Amino acid sequence: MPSPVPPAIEARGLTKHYGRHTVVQDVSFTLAAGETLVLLGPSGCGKTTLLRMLNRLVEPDTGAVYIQGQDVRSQAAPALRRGIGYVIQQVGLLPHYTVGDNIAVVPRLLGHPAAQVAARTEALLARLHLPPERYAAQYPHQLSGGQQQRVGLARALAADPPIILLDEPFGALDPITRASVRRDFRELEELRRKTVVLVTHDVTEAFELADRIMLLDAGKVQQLGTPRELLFQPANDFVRQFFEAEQLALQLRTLQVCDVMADAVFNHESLSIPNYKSDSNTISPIASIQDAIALLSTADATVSGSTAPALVWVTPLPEQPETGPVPFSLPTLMTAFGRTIQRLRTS
Ligand SMILES: Nc1ncnc2c1ncn2[C@@H]1O[C@H](COP(=O)(O)OP(=O)(O)OP(=O)(O)O)[C@@H](O)[C@H]1O
Repeated sequence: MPSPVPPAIEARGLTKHYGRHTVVQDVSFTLAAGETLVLLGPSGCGKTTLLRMLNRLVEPDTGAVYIQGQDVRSQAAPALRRGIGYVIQQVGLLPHYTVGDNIAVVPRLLGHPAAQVAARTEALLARLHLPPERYAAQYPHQLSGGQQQRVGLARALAADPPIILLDEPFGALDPITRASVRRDFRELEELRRKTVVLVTHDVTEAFELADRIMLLDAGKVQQLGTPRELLFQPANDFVRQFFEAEQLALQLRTLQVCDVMADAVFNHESLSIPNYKSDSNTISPIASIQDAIALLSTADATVSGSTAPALVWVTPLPEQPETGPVPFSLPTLMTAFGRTIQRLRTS
């Protein structure tokens, strides 16, 4: 029998004290290859300390970390770190190196061929919207904060490590730049294949990027689960209260149209439903409720002379092609959403 694939990262009983303070307390988790885990929690709860234990920038007092099944203490810390991408809020680019040289540092240390390093550097800059012919020869101080953060990301990806650790990578940016760097980050195809651990205290960011979220308070795990589990099955009052202020926005972003279909009552549309046409507004069943509302708010009631409300047509799930597109108006969608929330809260 083939031996089972070890997890990309496994933390067992990690504990760290500073003086009399226990800043990380008995934290364990297992991450499969390709998963994104977000460490979330209030300032000082131990997120950065926990992240830095994964690449041995901090040594735990007790507990152990295994990367691809291997105890991290069995490798020299510098060699371990060269194999794990690391991005921090302060970026930490080398000021006297050009952008291109900053990105090439780790692959050169690892002895990658020069031509390969140059091609990789150019490709990463282009993918992160920094045309290499303009930016590769510039120095970090000539770039904006958002551009520097993109270079930091390119540097972490340069040697194509299977694991990337990110500590508040968008934290120093203004809200607009932050949203745009985050979008580039989300759309980077190669990140989807990587195992990512990301620290943030921004709830929206956590929900946007995480496969699973670990919510910490005072060094202890309050809940580890999918965004949906934390939102609809909070483990305790801390978890419930942590998301309370942004609850509606998170629900609109987390629930998909297919989640509310079963709770829909179609009497609003029954007044007069036009036939589905190829140029009708359509939306995927896995789109978020937020995206469906955005589309409905711009959709016209195009049926002249009728009392029909504006509609979007939800395309069928691949496993149910026979159902055909289903029309949704805003009132129907919102009523279904409300019912679904009630159902999930009581289930
Ligand atoms: N080297 C250190 N020496 C002493 N105390 C430390 C050290 N590093 C961190 N701490 C303390 O450990 C606690 C956790 O710090 P940590 O930076 O891990 O929290 P965090 O959740 O990342 O916070 P933030 O979101 O504000 O960055 C804090 O109380 C901090 O003061």
